[in-house]
Amino acid sequence: MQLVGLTGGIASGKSTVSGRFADVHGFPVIDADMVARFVVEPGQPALAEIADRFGADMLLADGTLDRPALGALVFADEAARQDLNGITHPRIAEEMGRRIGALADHDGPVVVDSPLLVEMGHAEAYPTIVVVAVGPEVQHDRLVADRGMDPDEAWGRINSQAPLADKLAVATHVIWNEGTIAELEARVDEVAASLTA
Ligand SMILES: CC(C)(COP(=O)(O)OP(=O)(O)OC[C@H]1O[C@@H](n2cnc3c(N)ncnc32)[C@H](O)[C@@H]1O)[C@@H](O)C(=O)NCCC(=O)NCCS
Ligand SMILES: Nc1ncnc2c1ncn2[C@@H]1O[C@H](COP(=O)(O)OP(=O)(O)OP(=O)(O)O)[C@@H](O)[C@H]1O
Repeated sequence: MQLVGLTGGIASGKSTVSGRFADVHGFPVIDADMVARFVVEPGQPALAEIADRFGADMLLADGTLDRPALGALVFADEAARQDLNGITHPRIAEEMGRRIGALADHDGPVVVDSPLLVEMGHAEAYPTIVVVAVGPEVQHDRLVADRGMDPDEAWGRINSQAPLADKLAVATHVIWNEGTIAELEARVDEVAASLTA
């Protein structure tokens, strides 16, 4: 297995890149956002801890997490976000480790799509790190124009993450994504070719 970390800020284009790594190049992808959803499913200990810390009104009537409500809270309150990270990150890291371990015998690149790879202190574990890079104005435009996010909440999310420079500092490959989707796809194919060379 050749372990490849894929990171970048919110709305930088990571999912678009990992989708192409998987669909066009056949690389297995482990998605930290999906693992983050798994560890807060009903019945998981993290969900009960979230209800204890943030209140039972963070749960919907069917017992699942009210993600918009918790997001509105934690991206406007740094102490609350740190508390949420303290509840979820150890469990996310453990489950990611399990999923990576299950692919240990895979021949070729295995992509770990992790928005907070640098923030979680995991960069050293990755011999190869692909950073999808866009400036904050482009992130904000995509969050507000494409996803309809409230402009203040969009800045809250962007500013809760490490600056792009910190991610570029650990990158072995950089994919700039301020151009068109076609340009992005061509660059992903170049990086994929270099990973398998
Ligand atoms: C706060 C929550 C409920 C908001 O859910 P929502 O569905 O609105 O967003 P989603 O999970 O799809 O995340 C979207 C993006 O937000 C960013 N983000 C999410 N959590 C965090 C965080 N704790 N700190 C900084 N950025 C974050 C990431 O770029 C992520 O790709 C959710 O993000 C969450 O449980 N976060 C804590 C776990 C975590 O850190 N996940 C992300 C990396 S593993
Ligand atoms: N080059 C581009 N031009 C225009 N829109 C783009 C481009 N690249 C990505 N997008 C759009 O920007 C949004 C964010 O892309 P994507 O979901 O791939 O990012 P992400 O980094 O995975 O986001 P998140 O951190 O929220 O999971 C999507 O709506 C996507 O279609």
